[in-house]
Amino acid sequence: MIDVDGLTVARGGVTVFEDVSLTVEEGEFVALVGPNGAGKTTLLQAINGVLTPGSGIVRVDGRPIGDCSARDRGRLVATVPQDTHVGFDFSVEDIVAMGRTPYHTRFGRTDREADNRAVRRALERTDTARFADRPVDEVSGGERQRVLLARALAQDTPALLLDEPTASLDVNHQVETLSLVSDLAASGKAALAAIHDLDLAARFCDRIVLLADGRVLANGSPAAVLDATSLGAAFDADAAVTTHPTTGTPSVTALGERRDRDLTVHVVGTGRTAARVIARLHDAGATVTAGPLPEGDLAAETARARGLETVTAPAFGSLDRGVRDRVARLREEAAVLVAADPPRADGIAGLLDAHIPVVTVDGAGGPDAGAQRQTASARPETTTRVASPAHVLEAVVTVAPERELPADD
Ligand SMILES: Nc1ncnc2c1ncn2[C@@H]1O[C@H](COP(=O)(O)OP(=O)(O)OP(=O)(O)O)[C@@H](O)[C@H]1O
Repeated sequence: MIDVDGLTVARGGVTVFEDVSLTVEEGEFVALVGPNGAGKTTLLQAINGVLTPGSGIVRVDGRPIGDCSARDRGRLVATVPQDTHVGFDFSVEDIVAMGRTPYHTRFGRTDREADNRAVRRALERTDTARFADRPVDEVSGGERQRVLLARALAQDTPALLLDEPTASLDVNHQVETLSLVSDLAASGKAALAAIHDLDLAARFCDRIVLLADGRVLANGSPAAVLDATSLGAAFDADAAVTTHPTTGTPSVTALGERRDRDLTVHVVGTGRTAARVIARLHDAGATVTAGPLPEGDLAAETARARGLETVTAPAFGSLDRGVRDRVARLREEAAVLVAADPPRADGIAGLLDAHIPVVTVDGAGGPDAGAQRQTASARPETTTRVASPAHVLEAVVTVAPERELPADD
């Protein structure tokens, strides 16, 4: 078990993080995520004893790392470093065999057979046995990364630290490597990996620790940590979190830095057109509210993933009073109403009867004649029609009341 308690580390006279505490239990695979420079590598180096903390303590299997000899540390913690450059001309097998060094005495190897077994097994599990005889500086960056994982496995430690273990791997080996680490954890190791790919972290790790602004910002299950608000705070950028259709785990799409506009838009509609309208306006910095959207609809999922205020209602059936009141309130707070591919039979005319400009957006199948008619008859003098979500921002900015800021695209 890895136990980090109240750790503060400074580098070059600058505090990288302060009072960081976390644990990784035996059998757990935990991801350490956070923006560049948050201190993930620094934390891993403080755990394996390469860096001495200003204050706080790290224990592995109950033993304070700071008090251990280099040999004892090597029997407790194995590290796969971020920099895979190996400065000497050894074979792959020689490098992996170096993982056995903590078990050797001054007088040489004590159990040659155990060493050979550990090295062979590590080569096989990492799919590196095929090129075990090749010089390590003649294998690819991704292959070298797996060689260093093999070296860490040969070390046979209760704790395994990995710094960006998938950075140079192709998609297949990314999945293979993280599955292997997950299996190693399941067999009793405590594994902690700095990972930039949040989708992979969510898919393979039991828990995620989010490090940002010099502290642990969140620590919990992938679903609990990867929410739009925490990610926005940590990475200074908007992110949308959805459920990945194949893995069923959280999936994060970074949306970049948003520049807020003084513009509130309410969107009503369904499907892909409404989803694209919501995304386009939100990306452009508008405050977007939406509804009524059919529950489970793509537009509802897009709005939810972005943390937007949204009213949903069953796909079939009339809108109840509560829904209508909430929609009316959102519509009143908006400067512009956008009707994107609105359903014909849903009686949206009442919703469109707003005392604000209306923009209608045609769906993928072209103009929806019924909806166009309803919209036009609701507020003919203030309705603008656009043929695609790509043009919605332009239209909204053009019809928005005077406090609108100028459009930039
Ligand atoms: N050798 C060093 N000397 C002084 N400062 C350093 C050193 N290495 C890193 N730092 C600083 O410590 C801070 C944390 O760096 P660290 O590499 O731990 O972050 P990280 O979260 O691993 O970043 P990345 O995601 O880019 O790998 C940064 O501000 C960095 O500039």
